[in-house]
Amino acid sequence: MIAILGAGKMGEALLSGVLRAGRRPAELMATARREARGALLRERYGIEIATNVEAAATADVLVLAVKPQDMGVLLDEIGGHIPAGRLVISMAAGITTGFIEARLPEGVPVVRVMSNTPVHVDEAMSVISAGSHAGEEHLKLAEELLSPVGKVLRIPESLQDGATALSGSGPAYFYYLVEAMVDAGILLGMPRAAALEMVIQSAVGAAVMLRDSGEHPVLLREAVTSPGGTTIAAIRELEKHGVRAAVLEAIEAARDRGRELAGG
Ligand SMILES: NC(=O)C1=CN([C@@H]2O[C@H](COP(=O)(O)OP(=O)(O)OC[C@H]3O[C@@H](n4cnc5c(N)ncnc54)[C@H](O)[C@@H]3O)[C@@H](O)[C@H]2O)C=CC1
Ligand SMILES: O=C(O)[C@@H]1CCC=N1
Repeated sequence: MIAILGAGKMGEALLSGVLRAGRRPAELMATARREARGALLRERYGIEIATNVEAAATADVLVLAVKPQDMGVLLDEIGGHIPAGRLVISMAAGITTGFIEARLPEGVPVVRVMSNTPVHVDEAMSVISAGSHAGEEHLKLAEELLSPVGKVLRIPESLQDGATALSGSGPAYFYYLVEAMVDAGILLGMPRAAALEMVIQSAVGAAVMLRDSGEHPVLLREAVTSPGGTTIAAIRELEKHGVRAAVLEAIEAARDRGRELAGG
């Protein structure tokens, strides 16, 4: 039995992905803070809705999907109710396995995951790290759970705040760039719908080439950048405005914010 504690946006996305991948509703349960939310999940997916304590006592795998600031309260609630041999998987940004282990009975294996919203379309990037009591079998269980909804990569926990900044928040940066490019289309007199279609298809095409060609991004960009042409005129402006440095600093700021969340 897999229980998703705090089935909000990410928890529900994982839940529906796992069901799409062929698990039966009887293998899943979820908890929700609001009764109406629980009722909706029960109706939508046919799964059992339980209290946090019931889920902790029953499930083999507990997926903690609450916001980082709600994690302490949740762990205090379930800490005394987790039988030996259960696996705890945390999806929360910034929360370390050490923070979780300190609030659970000695020896409970914990795996930390940073996923991202493309979990909705089975294209998530999930990055996992083992806590001090989690071994190969626990990482394998986490991979089994997450691989139906996208790629899974193992990294040392010291890089998790960086992964949160890079791939956890990553989709937001691409959406931001899409918004800006659509605005550019408007500036050039395009109808909004046409600009949106052009930018989205360019993004999809670029993403598929990046993923499937095996070519380095620099080579792919150079193939678009003709001598004396249009692309280099745009690149000069991006360089003039320090866009590369802005990206480096933005992602570093996200990493630092993740560290603050862990402390606060
Ligand atoms: N939204 C995103 O892009 C990403 C979010 N995350 C992480 O995933 C986690 C969940 O984020 P979202 O799904 O966006 O948040 P959310 O707010 O949609 O979901 C959290 C849910 O937990 C419920 N909850 C809070 N305390 C509870 C308790 N004690 N018992 C039962 N339910 C409780 C809330 O009512 C809410 O429905 C966060 O820790 C976040 O850091 C990770 C990667 C990406
Ligand atoms: O912004 C946040 O805190 C969450 C974590 C990763 C993506 N969104």
